[in-house]
Amino acid sequence: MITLKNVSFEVEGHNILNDINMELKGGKVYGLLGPNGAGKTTLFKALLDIIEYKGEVFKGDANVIIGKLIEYPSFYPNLTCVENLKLHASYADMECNDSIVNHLLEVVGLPDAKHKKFKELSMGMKQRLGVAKALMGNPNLLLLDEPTNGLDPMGMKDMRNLIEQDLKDNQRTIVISSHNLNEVSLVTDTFLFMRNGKKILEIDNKEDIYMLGSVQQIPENTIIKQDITLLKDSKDNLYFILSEINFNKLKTTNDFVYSDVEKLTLENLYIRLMSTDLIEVKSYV
Ligand SMILES: Nc1ncnc2c1ncn2[C@@H]1O[C@H](COP(=O)(O)OP(=O)(O)OP(=O)(O)O)[C@@H](O)[C@H]1O
Repeated sequence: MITLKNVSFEVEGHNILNDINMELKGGKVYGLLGPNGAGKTTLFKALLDIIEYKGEVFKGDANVIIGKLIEYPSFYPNLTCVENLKLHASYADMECNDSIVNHLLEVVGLPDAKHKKFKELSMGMKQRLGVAKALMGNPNLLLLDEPTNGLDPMGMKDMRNLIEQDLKDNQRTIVISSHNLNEVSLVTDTFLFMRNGKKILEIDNKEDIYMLGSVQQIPENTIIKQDITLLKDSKDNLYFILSEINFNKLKTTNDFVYSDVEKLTLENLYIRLMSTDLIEVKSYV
């Protein structure tokens, strides 16, 4: 649906985005993970075309409509939910009428808060209204920047249900940036890890446990190779990441020579990636 090729963004000689390559596929949910300042919000801004990046963003379909919830949703405190959404639609030159607004408020679970002023909403309700705003115009790509920010566990669950429900009903591509690994892992198909403006790893969210080890020799078999994600450090030492199931399948393969295998949870994998210089390599050596 959208392909990024060598996307970079620099401010005063500082690389905020550094040569990002990725493909966002239709109907998939991506979890964008990385520490404060990694460049997640800036990547969203590149997708929204609101910063002057270098490189290219190709839209597979000319009709890609992007909805966004970036940083804290901004609304007028003294206007009601309905008034705020209608005003946003008029600013954004979108079609809007009572039935569209009522439907959106229904979708995000705010039908009873229609006429409440924004300032009277709880944090969770404000985030939901932010999602309603993002859904205006029926986007096929939805960018959610920390949608569970400031929410209590019930609020997080409600937001997750909303994302899941919206997904079931509509085949949207969704990119969610979050610091809450467990929460985001419940809805994500693919994780995109970022560090210092770089995309350092893209991996499917299939398993709870990841096996990380040092590689001395990679199997020749190309089908087997496809299952193995390879990383390298700045000294060109090679490492693998495999799901536990795939590791158990491959561990006795003759030409797979490895050492120092560790079992990592998503949280431990994240900590390892963020505290080292490991980066995914696309080509096999
Ligand atoms: N226009 C800009 N001018 C200068 N610095 C910028 C600009 N935009 C972003 N930055 C810097 O780029 C880095 C990445 O910021 P960004 O907001 O994208 O990170 P993030 O991964 O979303 O962080 P967080 O998790 O805290 O939201 C930060 O160091 C930020 O200060």
